[in-house]
Amino acid sequence: REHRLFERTKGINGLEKIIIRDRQGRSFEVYLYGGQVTSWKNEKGEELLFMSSKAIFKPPKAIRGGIPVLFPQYSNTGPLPSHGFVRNRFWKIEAHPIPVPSSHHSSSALVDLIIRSSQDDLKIWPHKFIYRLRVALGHRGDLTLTSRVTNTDVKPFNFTFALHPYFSVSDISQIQVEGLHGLNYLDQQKNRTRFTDHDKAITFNSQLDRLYLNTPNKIRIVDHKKRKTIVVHKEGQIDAVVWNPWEKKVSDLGVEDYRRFVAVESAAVHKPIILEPGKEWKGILQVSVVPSS
Ligand SMILES: O=P(O)(O)OC[C@H]1O[C@H](O)[C@H](O)[C@@H](O)[C@@H]1O
Repeated sequence: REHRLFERTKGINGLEKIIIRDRQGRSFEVYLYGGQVTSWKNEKGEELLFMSSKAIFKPPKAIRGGIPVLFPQYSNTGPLPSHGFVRNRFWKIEAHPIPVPSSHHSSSALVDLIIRSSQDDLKIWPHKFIYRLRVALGHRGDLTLTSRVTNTDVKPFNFTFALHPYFSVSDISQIQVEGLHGLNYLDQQKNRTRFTDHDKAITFNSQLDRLYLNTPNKIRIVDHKKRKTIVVHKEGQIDAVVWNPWEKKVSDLGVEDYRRFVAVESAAVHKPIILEPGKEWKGILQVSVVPSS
């Protein structure tokens, strides 16, 4: 049976999605709604991202799972709706993208998406922009999201940003997040009060919602039960968010769903990005899964 490497098809509720496969049987899916990756599978067909059992695939609701794009505002840090608005917009496929400069990923299993500020967007955020998102499957099955934002306006603008992957884990109480030891973070459950993390690794036994500042490029999620480590590599985004809601009520999340995911986000929040007219900002998130003991 022939496996199409690029497929554009209808997903849940008729929303359009793109499926990209490679010859090793790995794949990912992206919905044009939100420009949102909703699935990423390894060569064994195992799903590496989490999708809520109660996810609502109905605009204007955001899809609870996969990798939402949060732009031009992270969370409630400004006047816009929480997490900005591109996760609630329809993106397009960019047929002939301008080449990604100095791209070190010579992958062909990829898709280029694009969104431009609409007239309605300009009413709530008066800055013309183009956001280009390339999603690519690498030779070792890693997934890379390259974001490029261009200021197409005549004046500078500021934005905050995050990519919000919901990583699938065996059991939230069996994992730890490494790489943030000794760093300062803003506790988002305590009005963004600043603390220093003195723990060697983050473990989870209640709700946790932290914005880590000045973080290294690599963060690891060690899943002891699965004997796998998810490696989160980021460029151009100095902050990182770690979130799990635990038993806090989230309407589009199943009761036990919190046990099966952790969100580790690449973010640019504490110091907003300033973009001059005609200039482009670029950020990369690369995720991979490696064996661990
Ligand atoms: O419910 P949402 O708007 O999708 O936000 C979901 C979560 O996103 C981030 O991880 C924030 O740190 C959390 O404070 C927030 O609850």
